[in-house]
Amino acid sequence: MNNLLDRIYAEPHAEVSGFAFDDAVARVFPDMIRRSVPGYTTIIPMIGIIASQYAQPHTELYDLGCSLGASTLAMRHGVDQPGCRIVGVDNSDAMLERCRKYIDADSSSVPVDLLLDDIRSVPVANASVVTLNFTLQFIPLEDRLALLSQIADGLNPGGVLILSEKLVFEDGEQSVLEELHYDFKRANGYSDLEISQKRTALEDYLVPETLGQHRERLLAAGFSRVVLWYQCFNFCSLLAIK
Ligand SMILES: Nc1ncnc2c1ncn2[C@@H]1O[C@H](C[S@+](CC[C@H]([NH3+])C(=O)[O-])CC(=O)[O-])[C@@H](O)[C@H]1O
Ligand SMILES: O=C(O)C(=O)Cc1ccccc1
Repeated sequence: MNNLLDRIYAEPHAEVSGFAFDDAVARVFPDMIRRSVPGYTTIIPMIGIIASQYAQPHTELYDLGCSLGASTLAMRHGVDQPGCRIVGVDNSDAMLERCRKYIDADSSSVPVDLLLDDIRSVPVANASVVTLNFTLQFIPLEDRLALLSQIADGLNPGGVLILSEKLVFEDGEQSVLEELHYDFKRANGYSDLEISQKRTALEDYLVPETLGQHRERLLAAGFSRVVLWYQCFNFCSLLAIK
């Protein structure tokens, strides 16, 4: 992984434009996500552990919104079943181009196909593990149920979706957990200006929901059980079992 520092919102912007997964973000992404998402550095290796338990022989594992391939690589090293293939999908050219380099430089022989595409139009079939690691939050609300239903339909019995998301909470809890998230960012070297400009840039693009909304929709999409396996402040990861 590269070690370029995220300074995207360090200087004052006359007007903060909307966040985009462009070249500037892709270049600093490992630093940005590690310093911005509490628990990210724990969640990635655990995706490897979960993939190793749930991968079924001769099936597909999907990483939807794969960015630079951190979860793809964790799954690639976790699976020890024969005949597995991993499909990584992202619609950012800047991300996928760099992802390809990381995958090519990695020594595992588990096949990986990378697709530059919208995750809403990629068919999921014969799947045992699907990962949406902080990606569903960027999909328009009205498209989320259809996407999750398509994933549930493409999973084999006993297959799982790993769904990691930023959450919102009811009144009292929201401000407590949001402040702790900002403290986490400050402790990682972000200034109040950086925190506030990025918050503006993400408004209307990263749309978080409550844990209850996620649970209900996953059940409506066809999953039989939803397990909260990780939470740190206002970020969580769920295991949805078909
Ligand atoms: N409709 C879409 N179709 C395809 N890709 C999309 C779409 N919308 C957004 N993306 C992609 O989803 C990714 C979200 S980042 C995932 C981190 C990664 N999972 C990780 O484990 O490191 C999370 C974050 O930055 O908070 C970006 O690469 C987008 O281009
Ligand atoms: O930075 C934030 O406030 C976030 O919610 C997480 C994030 C991390 C990387 C890109 C976009 C959002």
